[in-house]
Amino acid sequence: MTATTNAPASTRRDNVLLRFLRNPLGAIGLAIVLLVVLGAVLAPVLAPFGVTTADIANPFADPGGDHLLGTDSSGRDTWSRLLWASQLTLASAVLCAVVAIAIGLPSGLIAGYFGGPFDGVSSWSANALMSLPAIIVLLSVRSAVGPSVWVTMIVFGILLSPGYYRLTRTAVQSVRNELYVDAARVSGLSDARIISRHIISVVRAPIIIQTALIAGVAIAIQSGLEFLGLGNPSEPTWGAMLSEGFRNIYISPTLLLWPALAIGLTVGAFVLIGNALRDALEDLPKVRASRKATAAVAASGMTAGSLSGTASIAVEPEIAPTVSISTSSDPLPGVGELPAGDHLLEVRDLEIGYPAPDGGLTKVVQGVSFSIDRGEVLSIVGESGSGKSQTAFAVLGLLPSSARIVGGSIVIDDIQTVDTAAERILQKKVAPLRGRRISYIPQEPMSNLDPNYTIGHQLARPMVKLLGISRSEAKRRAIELLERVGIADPQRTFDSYPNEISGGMAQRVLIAGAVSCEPDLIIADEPTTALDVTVQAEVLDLLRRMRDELGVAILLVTHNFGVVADIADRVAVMQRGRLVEEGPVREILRDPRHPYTRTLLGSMLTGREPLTKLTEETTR
Ligand SMILES: Nc1ncnc2c1ncn2[C@@H]1O[C@H](COP(=O)(O)OP(=O)(O)OP(=O)(O)O)[C@@H](O)[C@H]1O
Repeated sequence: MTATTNAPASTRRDNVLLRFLRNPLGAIGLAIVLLVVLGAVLAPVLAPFGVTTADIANPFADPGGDHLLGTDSSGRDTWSRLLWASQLTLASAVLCAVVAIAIGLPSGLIAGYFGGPFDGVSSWSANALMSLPAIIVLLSVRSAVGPSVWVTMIVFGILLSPGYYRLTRTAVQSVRNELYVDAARVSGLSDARIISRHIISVVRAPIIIQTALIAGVAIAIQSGLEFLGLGNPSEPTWGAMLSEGFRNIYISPTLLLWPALAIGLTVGAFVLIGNALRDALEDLPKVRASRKATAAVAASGMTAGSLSGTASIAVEPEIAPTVSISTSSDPLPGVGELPAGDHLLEVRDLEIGYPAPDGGLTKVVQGVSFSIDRGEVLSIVGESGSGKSQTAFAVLGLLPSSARIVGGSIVIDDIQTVDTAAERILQKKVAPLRGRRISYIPQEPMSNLDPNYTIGHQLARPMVKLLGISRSEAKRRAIELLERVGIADPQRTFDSYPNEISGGMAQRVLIAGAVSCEPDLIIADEPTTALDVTVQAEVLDLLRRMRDELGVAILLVTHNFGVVADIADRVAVMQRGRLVEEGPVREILRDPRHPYTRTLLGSMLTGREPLTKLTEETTR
């Protein structure tokens, strides 16, 4: 667990810029490009002669006098032409990069994020484009449409677009299943917003680096074509000047030197910038993003931590807890007494299946029924693979696309979210509830925070979007929430990036995020598993306080009876996709009826005698 809570809050962009500027090669590259851009922009002021003004009486003049860098074969001023040519050369490089990005970036984003047929078609097209020999294509285009720098650069941009496509697609694929992207979905963000907020940030740096390099390549290729005499002779470019200098190398060798220097220095400068940017970004502290679950720690026997701070969050009226749970195959007492629609969440006879390799269906959740009201904690407990998470994700509407709801219903505050005919969750119904009415606390806090944004940004954004409040109000509430969840220095944490806080703090941040939009129901999936025992106690205490103070209902998924005993009002025990026993926690702990519940309870050590005398003997 990283514990750098005392580290000063820093802005990542400033860090990248500083690292970049501290790299002497990067700074030199930037200075050269800035000088060239300045020269191009100020050409009308700096150039003493027009682009075609010729001093016919003075061809091949040596540098000096009226002509700083001499004149060419027609008596045109070399310095002036270099300045004028820089405009066209730079503009053509920009055009090439813009075309390549405009095609490669969006197609890579869509293909990487959504996959499917678009991914297949676009990948095939990218491969086809990459297989074309660029120079042959450019020469063919030139002979077809004539010598135009702009057309050449547009075509070259199209030929370079697969590079951007592949870069973007690969980067997006590597993060689209990250937990923080799932968390963004849970918080109610649309795909467009997730892409613009969380996905684009991943590809931004490689795109900038690639663009620096592509700009250099575009200048080199464009100059090369002009040098070969394939450009438009009426347009001044460095390549055309290079060609002129090469033809007259024995008469005036410096004529070749100036455009060669301009091209070489500018292309080299872009390469230096690209490399320095890459180094600056690679030096950034690595963010922990382990997706593996850590081993479960027994939560029984923990001491409750303390909470500090206050916040002014709207509180739902607390309603006396009532929960009842059953399986359809083995109905439990009380199930029939629940009138439909009276509960905050009501799950009835839920059956979830996945297509099996033999063409059949493997049911992973079977006949599960339960309900939950505001202000109560219902814990679903069971061994790994018993169907706890599948049940919870069905309520959230976040099952994989291959999942089929083969039976049953889920009603959230009178809204039916299952389309039984289509065997699917009705996303139109459940998506508006996510983040606003139902929130989610995940198992691995670090992986659920986007490493590219500060904690404050990630807390405040959903509030701005879902509650419609101003940014300053969202910031104020976020800091209050951080204080409320027991974070000692809320302002510093607000400004920190996820890698600058500890795992326990990250879980507190996620709990703050879960209650930030004033939900009715929090689904917490093993919220303490990845934390050490002391922090587990504090997090459970925090959840209990949230329930008491906000009247929010909590559906707690766990495999740990210690956690159940600590926080839940009622417990439902799941085994192999079915609920096998349910009831008030005290009753179940005191008198478990189902053998599986007894086995689970038997695995707890707290309050039991050691199995051998070893402990006693060794401590004497
Ligand atoms: N995409 C899927 N395709 C097929 N089967 C799946 C899929 N996702 C989950 N399952 C199966 O569903 C069953 C229940 O999984 P679930 O994740 O709900 O278990 P769990 O009780 O939450 O376990 P854990 O505590 O380990 O997360 C498991 O047998 C699992 O293999």
